[in-house]
Amino acid sequence: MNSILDIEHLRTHFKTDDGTVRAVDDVSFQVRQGEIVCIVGESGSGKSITAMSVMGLVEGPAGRVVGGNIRFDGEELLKLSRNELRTIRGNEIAMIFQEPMTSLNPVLKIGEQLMEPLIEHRKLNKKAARKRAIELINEVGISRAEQIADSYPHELSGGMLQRIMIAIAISCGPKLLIADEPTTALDVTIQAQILDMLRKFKEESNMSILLITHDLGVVAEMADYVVVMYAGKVVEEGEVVALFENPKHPYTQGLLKSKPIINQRQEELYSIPGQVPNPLELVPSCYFHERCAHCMEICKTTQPALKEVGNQQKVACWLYEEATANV
Ligand SMILES: Nc1ncnc2c1ncn2[C@@H]1O[C@H](COP(=O)(O)OP(=O)(O)OP(=O)(O)O)[C@@H](O)[C@H]1O
Repeated sequence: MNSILDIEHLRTHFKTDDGTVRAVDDVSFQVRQGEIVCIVGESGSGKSITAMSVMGLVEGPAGRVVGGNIRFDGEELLKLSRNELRTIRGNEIAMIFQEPMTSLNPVLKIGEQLMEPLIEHRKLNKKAARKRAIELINEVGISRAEQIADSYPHELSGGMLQRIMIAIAISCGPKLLIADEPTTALDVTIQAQILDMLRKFKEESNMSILLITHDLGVVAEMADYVVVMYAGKVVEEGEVVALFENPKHPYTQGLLKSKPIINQRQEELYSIPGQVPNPLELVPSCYFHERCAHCMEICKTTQPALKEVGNQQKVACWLYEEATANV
């Protein structure tokens, strides 16, 4: 499978009054054509900033991509001008966010917002764009499409707004859809419908999806490949089945342990002890060491590199150093 997105050694930092936050710190992974890659990790692990870096939406001047490469369909995105990037954004790469209201314009009718990218990127005239906008509203499972096109965002429910966001995102037939916690704010039934819809569009068009979530249920449901992030770094990655069946990193093991299991009533749900370290106080070490039951001396002083442990699974953990030496 061809890779559509190739992130290599990406580093995105924020300068704050208290120091530099290394939000994304030497992150590499790929998204192949037609594949769903999930980035999973606790709040603050750098998932959103990774996505924002791809979209060229990191808020400067405090935030900046300070190193690495982001190749999309063979083209280096970090070298593009703002205008060149704008042509790709919303067209070849589309993004949806957790809160659709933050991306929609409250004073523009839904139909007009759907027409915008069609006019800008697909060069449709107004009449054709309106016709396509109505079709798109139907395609995302909303009835009374004409009426909805003439509504304002505040007249629609959260689930409907997210469907509209998806309609806008897929309107120009993107090769890559980045979805940042797209269902977190929705109730479970709507969540399942939205995820099903994303999968259906992916299958119909062979687009790739980079899905950001902290919900392992969503990962199990959607992912082909999983990237686990912790404190700005990838700590483990692999095919979804291998990773769920045989998680290597103690952090991934903890995440999986904290997921409720159907038919198994647990007295108390497990939660990983401790907290994500303060991003301003990171010292060379495994950033997970203070929360890790297997912590060794080396973990406190030296950062483990991400290494292949077989079966296309990679892990950054000193527990596997001997194992990796033999791979
Ligand atoms: N504008 C900013 N200024 C300073 N630090 C920032 C800024 N935006 C993000 N960060 C920091 O970057 C790190 C990564 O944030 P990011 O939003 O990518 O995490 P996340 O994994 O997506 O979390 P969440 O699930 O809560 O969205 C965090 O430590 C965060 O505090």
